[in-house]
Amino acid sequence: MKLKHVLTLSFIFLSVLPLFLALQYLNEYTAKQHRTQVEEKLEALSFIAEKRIEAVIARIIDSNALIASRTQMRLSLVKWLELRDKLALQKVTQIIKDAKGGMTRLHNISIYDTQGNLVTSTLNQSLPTTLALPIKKALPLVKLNHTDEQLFVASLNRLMLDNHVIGYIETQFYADFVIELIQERTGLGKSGEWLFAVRNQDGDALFAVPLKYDSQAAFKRTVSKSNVQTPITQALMGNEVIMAHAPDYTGQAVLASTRYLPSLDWGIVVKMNEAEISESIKKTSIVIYLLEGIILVLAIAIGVSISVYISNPIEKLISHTNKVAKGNFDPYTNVSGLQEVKELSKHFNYMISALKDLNDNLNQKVLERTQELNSANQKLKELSIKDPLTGLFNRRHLHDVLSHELNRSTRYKSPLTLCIMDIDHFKTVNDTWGHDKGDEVLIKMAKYLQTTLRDCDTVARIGGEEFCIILPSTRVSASVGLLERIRQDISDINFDTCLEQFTVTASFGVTLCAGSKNNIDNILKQADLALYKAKSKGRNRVEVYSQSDDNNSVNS
Ligand SMILES: Nc1nc2c(ncn2[C@@H]2O[C@H](COP(=O)(O)OP(=O)(O)OP(=O)(O)O)[C@@H](O)[C@H]2O)c(=O)[nH]1
Repeated sequence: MKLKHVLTLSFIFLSVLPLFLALQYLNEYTAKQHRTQVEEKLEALSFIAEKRIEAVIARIIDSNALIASRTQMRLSLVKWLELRDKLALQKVTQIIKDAKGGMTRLHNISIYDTQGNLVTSTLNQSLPTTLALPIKKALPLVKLNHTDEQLFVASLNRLMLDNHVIGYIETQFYADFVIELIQERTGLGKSGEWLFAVRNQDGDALFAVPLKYDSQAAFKRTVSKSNVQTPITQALMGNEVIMAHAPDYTGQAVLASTRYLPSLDWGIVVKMNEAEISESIKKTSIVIYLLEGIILVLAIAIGVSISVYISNPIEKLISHTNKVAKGNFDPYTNVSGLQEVKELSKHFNYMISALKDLNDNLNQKVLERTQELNSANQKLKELSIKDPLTGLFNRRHLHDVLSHELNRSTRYKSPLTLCIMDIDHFKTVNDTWGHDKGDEVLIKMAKYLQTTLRDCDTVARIGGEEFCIILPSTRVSASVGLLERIRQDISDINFDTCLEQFTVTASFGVTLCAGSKNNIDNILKQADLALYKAKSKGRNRVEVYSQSDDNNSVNS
């Protein structure tokens, strides 16, 4: 596995994976938080609403009590009830009208006698009107009243004089605060709604305000008390709770906060549709998923970049190492990346330079050794084929050359002659002028033969003072002519000594290398016989081999 792949995978496992899991957790946590926030908001709103209603009701009760406390009114009422004094009745009416004028949002004040018959009111109602006196319920009593257009809060209380009940007083205030409350839907989204219910004669929840999904619901629409799953029923049961996925009056699943006002026996619910909350959570989730995706892509991109940043210079170094291994000692110039890689590159270049020097030295030494070896081989070869004194070919090499020339002569059917030349009385030269002078004669003779013969001719020293000459493409007659000239030239060469000059002569035995017997030994033997003939005939002559020489040799 490559370094960059290891680094990328490590980065993903150590960084991207935990990041991914953290973001997943964040997503779940955010969804939970969002839901908790909605729950807390609903709870807070319902709590505030409860407190506001309680405060307003307390004010209404106080106002009622304030009017009821008017002594003149109570005395005039007694006077009217006992004496039917019309002036007293007018006085009562005037007092409550004055009281109404001094209070805002007050709709009507009604005074009843102890049997519940209407005595007077601030409105011009047709008399008599009776009041269903609350027998079981404690006073003061607060309840919701309504007309087709208006909603009122009515507060009923006793009128007391000298510890005796002399009648009842009922004040009716406009219930605007309730309407304002249900219309205030800030923070409740599109589906958010307030529910406000009282209990009807059967104990069922009777909605007292128009509903969002039913504008005609006020004092008409009910929810059965047996339907305990619905938030409004729970509210009237006195349970102040948060209900999740509860069915509302339309059957939709809602998140609701319930409140109960025990003094009034009212239920309040503030709710939002679960579908809207889920939608909102989903939107947040999409944003987080999007963010998650961007972060992951960025993290992977950064991981890959870092991996490449670290591994690339190392891969380039490896590639350069391969070049060095193949003998390219160029310095590594692509120095980039981390400080460590730069350091490595620097030392790598030192190493290349050292290797190059080492390699150069080695090559130089190999070259020198090869040259020495070649030169030694050349010398060996020359030693193996040449005569060390004269530099001419030796007898062994003569055999090779003669074999080659014989083949060529046979193939091309060209004449080939061979001659053995022997210096006459050479022993005398040695004896007279010394061995060194003898050597000098041999060397000079060799040089002469080399220069006078053709390049295609071969001359070899085959014995002490004996030379062999191979003359390719040369007939015997032409050879004899040539050898006569050589014989003459040799006899003309002067050799100097400290005392005098001397000359030498040579005898030549010639033979044609042809016929069925033309193997090397025979040819040499024939030339030898011819030479012998020349020596026998007085030396300093050229003699050609003839078959009769064989007989002479046998006889001698
Ligand atoms: N200086 C010198 N003398 C050599 C060398 N090789 C052989 N000789 C001598 O050559 C002489 C040959 O003598 P012989 O074989 O008697 O022949 P020759 O004296 O030339 O007499 P013929 O050949 O009959 O004319 C000997 O004295 C050898 O010692 C050599 O390399 N250097």
